[in-house]
Amino acid sequence: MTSPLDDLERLRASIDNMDAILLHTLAERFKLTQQVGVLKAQNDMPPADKAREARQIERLQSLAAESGLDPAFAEKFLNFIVAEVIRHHEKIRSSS
Ligand SMILES: O=C(O)C(=O)C[C@]1(C(=O)O)C=C[C@@H](O)C=C1
Repeated sequence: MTSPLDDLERLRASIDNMDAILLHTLAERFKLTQQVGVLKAQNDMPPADKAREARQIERLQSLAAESGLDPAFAEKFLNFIVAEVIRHHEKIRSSS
């Protein structure tokens, strides 16, 4: 029989793996948005696109509901990431 501490360790090891997946996935997403930032700066396009964000939020909220996640969390999560992306876009724009 495993002890509660063994169970905790096993669960934490899996959580650490998931955190690594999330971080690597985010790093790949930022590589793509970096390219979008360059494209936007080169073509004098605004860093933010609120219409695109609204479509993304709607899509993620529906995916969240299907997956048993809180749609409000999905919206907060996307807004958090997009805010960082827009910061990157603005930095690229001001340095080019
Ligand atoms: O799709 C774009 O236009 C982007 O700049 C990427 C992105 C995103 O991170 O998904 C970021 C900022 C925009 O407001 C919308 C979406």
